Amino acid sequence: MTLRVAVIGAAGRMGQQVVETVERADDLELAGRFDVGDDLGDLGGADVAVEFTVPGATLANVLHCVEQGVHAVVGTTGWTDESLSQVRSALAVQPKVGVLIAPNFAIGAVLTMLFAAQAARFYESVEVIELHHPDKIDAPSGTAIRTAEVIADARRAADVPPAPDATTSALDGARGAQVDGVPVHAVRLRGLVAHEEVLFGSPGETLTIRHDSFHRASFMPGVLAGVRGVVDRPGLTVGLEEILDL
Ligand SMILES: NC(=O)C1=CN([C@@H]2O[C@H](COP(=O)(O)OP(=O)(O)OC[C@H]3O[C@@H](n4cnc5c(N)ncnc54)[C@H](OP(=O)(O)O)[C@@H]3O)[C@@H](O)[C@H]2O)C=CC1
Ligand SMILES: O=C(O)C1=N[C@H](C(=O)O)C[C@H](O)C1
Repeated sequence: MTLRVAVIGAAGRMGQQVVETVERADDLELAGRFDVGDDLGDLGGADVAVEFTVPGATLANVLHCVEQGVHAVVGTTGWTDESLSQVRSALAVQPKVGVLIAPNFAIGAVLTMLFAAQAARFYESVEVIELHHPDKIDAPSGTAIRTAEVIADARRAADVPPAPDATTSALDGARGAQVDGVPVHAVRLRGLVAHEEVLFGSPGETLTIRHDSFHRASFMPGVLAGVRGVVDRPGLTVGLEEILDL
């Protein structure tokens, strides 16, 4: 069966890559391209909409998809417990519709989060560094926030005490942002795409887990898995790991 796919944010860096990917896939057909200012309407009769826009627009776009009975695969950052619960409420009246929201569609980034969660209980210290292209409008990245959260959950579950840190005086920002007690540092550098390092330390050893997306092609296998998987997953799914059975 051919799935009809609409792309919201189609003129953006990710949107353009998704349009090309959909056009190349034998089992998918491009139903429409939508960007800022366009009326989403019935999304060109799409079965699935792929949404990569901006944090301030994504909730309204996803709610529109759900109201139209169109499944959604969403990569935009900025989701909160409150906005996720608005999606759940909308889905309650459209029980056949699926929405997948994933902070990162690159397989290696998903694995980095899982590996970091596994490692978290064994180390005293942990810090996250994310490194991105300088046109990114949010910091820290959605992936780094999620990574810090899963690490913090694992440390709490294992009763790991707060990481040691003797700092008593620091310039603003020198120790990064605290995300659930984990310091997260954001680098913006021309030449980069999307990168993350998770650093763990204990007496006499460190463990560094690093993932690099050198090209936006890295996100496409995950987006395709999401598009093909979401049609059989009614309700809200958060994280590509659920679709990949990881
Ligand atoms: N989950 C993942 O794997 C990944 C997630 N991302 C996230 O995806 C998002 C997009 O990233 P990227 O493509 O680099 O960003 P871009 O700024 O390149 O693209 C966003 C596009 O959405 C458009 N847009 C803005 N508002 C709306 C709206 N209301 N309706 C439709 N389109 C709109 C923008 O138009 P205009 O420029 O005119 O405002 C732009 O064309 C970010 O949140 C980023 O963090 C990125 C990469 C991977
Ligand atoms: O803006 C980007 O580029 C990316 N955004 C996502 C994030 O904030 O985690 C995913 C990836 O890091 C690329």
